[in-house]
Amino acid sequence: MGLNQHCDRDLITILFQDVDGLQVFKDGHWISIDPIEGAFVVNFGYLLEVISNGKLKAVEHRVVTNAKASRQSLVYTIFPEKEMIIKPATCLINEANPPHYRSFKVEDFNRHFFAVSNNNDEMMKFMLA
Ligand SMILES: O=C(O)CCC(=O)C(=O)O
Ligand SMILES: [Fe+2]
Repeated sequence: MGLNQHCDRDLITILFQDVDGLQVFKDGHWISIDPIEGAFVVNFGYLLEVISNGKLKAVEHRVVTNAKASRQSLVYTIFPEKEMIIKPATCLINEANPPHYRSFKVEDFNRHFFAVSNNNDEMMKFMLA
């Protein structure tokens, strides 16, 4: 099964794949992330991008189908509670490093994510200060 390009809605995604298909978008190109035996792929989601004030970026990724072999992936996602407030970590903010992202409640972020069907430009507009 394929998956359209998106960034994850969470803090961190840990995934295991048995067959290639996962691709990330970097510098204008799709790059294949081939499975490595015994290894997990760790993806940063939008919420970690905000907390790290942009030091960690949510990467756009997709899954392309493969006509030769069936593929299975196991995805573990780390989400904060919906009542939590997400904002750039205070320890990362000072005069030289102003906040690039605003503060918001997880449930409002989730509502927006589904309202815009996870459109990356719309999500950035929602999160940026
Ligand atoms: O199956 C995969 O490798 C990726 C799945 C994924 O991107 C997701 O669940 O958000
Ligand atoms: Fe994903």
